[in-house]
Amino acid sequence: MAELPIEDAKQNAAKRAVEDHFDPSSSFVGIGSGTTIIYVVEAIKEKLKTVTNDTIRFVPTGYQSRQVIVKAGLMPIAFDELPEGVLLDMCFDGADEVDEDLNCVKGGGACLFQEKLVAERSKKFICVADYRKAQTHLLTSWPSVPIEVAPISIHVVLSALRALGSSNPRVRDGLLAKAGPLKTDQDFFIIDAPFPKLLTAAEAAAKQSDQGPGKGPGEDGRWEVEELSRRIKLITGVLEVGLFCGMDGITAMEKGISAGGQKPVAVYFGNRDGSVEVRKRK
Ligand SMILES: O=C[C@H](O)[C@H](O)[C@H](O)COP(=O)(O)O
Repeated sequence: MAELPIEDAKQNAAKRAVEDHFDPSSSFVGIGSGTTIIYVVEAIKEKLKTVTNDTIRFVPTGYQSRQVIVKAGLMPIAFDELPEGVLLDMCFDGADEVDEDLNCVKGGGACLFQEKLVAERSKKFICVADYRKAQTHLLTSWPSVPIEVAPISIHVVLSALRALGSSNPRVRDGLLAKAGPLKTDQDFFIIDAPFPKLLTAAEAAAKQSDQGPGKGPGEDGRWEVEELSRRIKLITGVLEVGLFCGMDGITAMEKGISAGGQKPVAVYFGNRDGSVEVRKRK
């Protein structure tokens, strides 16, 4: 059977995700960044042809995301204009890699800080991707953790990352747009920090009971996702880490925490054969 072009796989995943999760009676919907999210917005637009709701406001996660919302004729609202205490009904976003626990690597397109703000303030985060992103462990195919960093601090952050076991962390270049490092929407830099394939929480717990206490990476240099995220976030100069882990929005609400879910509740992967695989929170 002929393989589907990757863009078709993304589009199929986006259509299914919107069909299953977009509620036209929503008040606030978060829109992530990247190439896959364009298909999500197309699918939302299509769905809104049959239902009139002029009151939905779409919350962007950066410049590109806002452009996508505006070009589709949808109404944007800036994150910091949201009324205090109000949660987003849902947000849709892409990912660079997703593990079996629905932890994600994000930031391949240099957006992660605003994406995390939006995910944490959403009742549920729906992730849309293609088959290349589906792995059992993070850093299987995607090689490094994207980290947003204050420009003045890059040297101290680079050495702190080496001390955590990152083999060759590097400041991301701005490709063709301009010479020098790429700048994020916050005017910060991105460091890409390679680490050995990460462990899931269950694997790390099993390993610790074999080896005794200790939350470090062990001799093989493999960190558990959440622990690595926490350790990187503690480095002075780091604005945010491109690991979306810990709780999902529904678990956070079940625990009475009104925000703080970084993980998706469901991930839609478009496959080569036209099918869509859905991984849901356990
Ligand atoms: O920095 C970019 C974002 O985290 C994207 O959501 C992620 O890189 C996935 O992008 P794409 O849909 O283009 O693969």
